[in-house]
Amino acid sequence: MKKLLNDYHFPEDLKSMSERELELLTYEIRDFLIEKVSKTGGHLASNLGVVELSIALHKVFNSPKDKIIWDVGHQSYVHKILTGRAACFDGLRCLNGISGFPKRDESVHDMFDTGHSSTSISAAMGYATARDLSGDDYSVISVIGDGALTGGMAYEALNNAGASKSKMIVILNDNEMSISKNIGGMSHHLAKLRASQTYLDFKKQLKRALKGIPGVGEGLYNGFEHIRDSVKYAIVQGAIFEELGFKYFGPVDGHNIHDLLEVLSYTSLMEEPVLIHVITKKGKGYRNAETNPGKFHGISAFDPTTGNVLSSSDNLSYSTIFGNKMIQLAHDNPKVVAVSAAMIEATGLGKFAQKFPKRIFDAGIAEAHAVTFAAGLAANGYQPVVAIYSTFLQRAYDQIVIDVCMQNLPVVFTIDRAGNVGSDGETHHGIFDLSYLNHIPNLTILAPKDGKELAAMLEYALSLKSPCAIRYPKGEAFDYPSETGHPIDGTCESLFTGEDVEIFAVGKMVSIGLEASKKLKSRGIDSGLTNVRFIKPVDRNGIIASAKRTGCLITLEDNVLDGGFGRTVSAILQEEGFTDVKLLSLGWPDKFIEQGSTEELFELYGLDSESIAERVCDFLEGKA
Ligand SMILES: Cc1ncc(C[n+]2csc(CCOP(=O)(O)OP(=O)(O)O)c2C)c(N)n1
Ligand SMILES: CC(=O)[C@@H](O)[C@H](O)COP(=O)(O)O
Ligand SMILES: [Mg+2]
Repeated sequence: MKKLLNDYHFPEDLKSMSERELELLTYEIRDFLIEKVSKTGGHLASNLGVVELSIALHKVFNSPKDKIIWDVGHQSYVHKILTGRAACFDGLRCLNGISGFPKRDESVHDMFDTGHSSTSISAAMGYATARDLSGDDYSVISVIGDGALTGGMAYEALNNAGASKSKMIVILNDNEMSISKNIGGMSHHLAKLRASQTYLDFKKQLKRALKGIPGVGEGLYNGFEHIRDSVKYAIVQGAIFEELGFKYFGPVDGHNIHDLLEVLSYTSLMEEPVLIHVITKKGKGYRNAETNPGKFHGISAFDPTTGNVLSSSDNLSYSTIFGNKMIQLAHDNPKVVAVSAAMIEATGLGKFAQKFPKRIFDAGIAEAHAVTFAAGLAANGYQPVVAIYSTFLQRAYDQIVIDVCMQNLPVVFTIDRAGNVGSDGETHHGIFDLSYLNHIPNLTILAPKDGKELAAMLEYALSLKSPCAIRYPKGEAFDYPSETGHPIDGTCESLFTGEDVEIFAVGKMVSIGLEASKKLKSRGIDSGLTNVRFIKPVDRNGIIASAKRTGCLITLEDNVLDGGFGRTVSAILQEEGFTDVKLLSLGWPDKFIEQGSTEELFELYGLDSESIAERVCDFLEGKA
């Protein structure tokens, strides 16, 4: 590590550092970020963009007394470096290492756990209200990106906080980017604000002009803040934030430490809601990231010189297979359209967007709206496919229930990143979807064992006249070693039978179950393997037949056990009076699962093939 990062104690020592030293620090921090993230992977571009802003925040405010709340939190690395965690960066996003997101358990400087977008203004308002109720006095600051500002919660909070008149600062970090280019009416509004004369330039000009008037200039300048209100519309042309009750300051150059310090120092004294519009460049200071901020938004380990990702594979991911199949289906059926919530590329719809620009709809970071928007499309004759990560679809539970399923509309949900996602950790694991969908009437829920089956299931889902969800995991698609040729017809798929036990595996767990079955064989246990396929409606007859044949069922799912497939099987056995059939259900326990590589986590929780084989043996021996 270099000098400033080594020799200073942050955040305390920032207070005595000169602006020149702070500027030198920005270079060290950028080098540090590139070096560390190139090894562990992580959210690089967003962090490179907030180096000056994070330094200025910690220089002006006194964390943890003053509360800084990061929206999404993927841009909190610099904050972590400046709050005593630089030495922990080798373990960033690793098992037992520091998180890539703010964690209250990790540091007193992390005020609110995040990972899901658009919550920071609500949380900040809660902090500010609690402060006021307790009669305390400190600042509460929310830092929210222009992408996160496309999320509905942010508007609900602005509406509420602006009217509350409570002292708080919202910093809008506008880099014109979500993961991809930002979209929507608000982003157009921000573009207009960006094009307006900057607040600080304006202030400097005003100062110069007024001081030039002999005798009255100084006094007039001192009264500047009083006239700010009367001239603000000339500067910002009706910034929507002012209408909602926030004092708007901006646009401010987010890479100019001097300007940032000035605007933060001034607004820290204000006793009302303030919004500071800061302009930054995503990827700032690292050419590879500046020119391709989407790639460096969230990247795995890479070569810092070339920017090339270190481990790449020729095998297709589930997302790519989904995107390719969508292109084929859209060619054949003009009613097929795609809906995304700010994740077109990541969900595999990039090529589809190029081929069918009029049939792809990016709702912004607005999962609830995306789902009801799709319901409207379906009610009016279209066949929308809504591609959203499992964890983010949690945002749209009520919309799935009332707007889609209650009306029995043919919306297809393609649920990417279902199950264990690895290093993004507890906010991002998609381990709840089977539980939050299983009980919804009219909904069909499918999980493919491999990439080919995902494509076939998508075709099947679009042939239905009712809602359907297909869940599949992050990463490279599995390819089942033999052709099974079993049609997708509402039944589960027996892959091979065994005398002693029958393993019912959901989705990704088929590949792990296959390995476990081989390991069981070497321990003298003959197991069959069934690909569940239909989680709902479940193939009751298939389960009963296996129960009768073997008298022992094992269920495997990459979902929490509560409300999952294993519980469905348990209910069926009970309802059918199979009290002597043995059932072992394996899945995630009733807790939030930490970060780590996907393999490490499967192993840690006994869900890798070796552990499964061992647990089945113990179960058969009556040990578990
Ligand atoms: C509810 C939810 N949906 C989607 C995401 C995925 N996501 C993470 S960061 C991001 C873009 C955020 O853009 P912005 O707030 O402008 O931050 P920037 O990366 O530009 O600094 C998205 C879509 C998320 N974290 N939460
Ligand atoms: C911060 C965030 O929510 C996303 O950037 C997420 O980390 C993306 O995950 P994938 O890498 O699985 O697309
Ligand atoms: Mg942005």
